[in-house]
Amino acid sequence: MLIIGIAGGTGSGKTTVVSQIIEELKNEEVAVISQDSYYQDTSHLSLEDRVKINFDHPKSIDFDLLVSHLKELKSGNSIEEPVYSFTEHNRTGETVTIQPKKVIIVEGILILTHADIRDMFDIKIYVHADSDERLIRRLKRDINDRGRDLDEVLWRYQTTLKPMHQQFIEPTKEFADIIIPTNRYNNVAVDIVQTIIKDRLA
Ligand SMILES: Nc1ncnc2c1ncn2[C@@H]1O[C@H](COP(=O)(O)OP(=O)(O)O)[C@@H](O)[C@H]1O
Ligand SMILES: Nc1ccn([C@@H]2O[C@H](COP(=O)(O)O)[C@@H](O)[C@H]2O)c(=O)n1
Repeated sequence: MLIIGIAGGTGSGKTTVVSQIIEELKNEEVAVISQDSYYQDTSHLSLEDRVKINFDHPKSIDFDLLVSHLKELKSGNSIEEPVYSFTEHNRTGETVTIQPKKVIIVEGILILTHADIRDMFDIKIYVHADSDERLIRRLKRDINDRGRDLDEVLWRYQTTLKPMHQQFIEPTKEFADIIIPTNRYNNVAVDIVQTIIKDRLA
């Protein structure tokens, strides 16, 4: 099994890069796990309180569950990945069954901050886009897809997202084996990663 970690700031294009990478892989060969599915269960809080959570701090992630799920997959067992709602700011209670595959891709802003998880990755990738580009993308995506408005995105950006990016996310670039610049669509980098995967699987 090849486990690949793809980190980078919000809006850097992690999900997009993952979709491009797996285009050439068969469904039975690859599974993708999103760190977003592993936000802590906050059912004990009201929606009003959940909105105020700092979702860009490592403490917001249930890393214990993510580590145990990666270990299960490595041992050849399936897992139940939680489903997360960005409108409820909580897990939905539903899960998706993930089977162990030849290639497991884990993507998320904070995945390289955790030493045990870093050690489980065979390849570590950091996707980099400039902060203004990421903010523009985040504004469009959160308003169109995640039920937010301009004020919410800018408030979160100023209060938590930007400082947490600088403190926790950007420094993990140093752990990366490959850094992909994504201010533009980067087909060359995607081709290189696909070639590395095919090479390792051969
Ligand atoms: N290289 C790119 N150029 C322009 N827009 C992009 C690029 N990569 C991603 N996007 C767009 O930016 C938004 C965020 O991308 P996404 O892949 O979801 O980022 P992340 O998973 O890092 O938060 C999406 O709407 C996506 O279509
Ligand atoms: N309830 C939540 C949970 C997370 N976020 C934001 O999501 C970002 C991480 O996801 P990406 O797909 O952009 O990598 C992170 O920056 C959190 O601020 C949220 O807004 N609401």
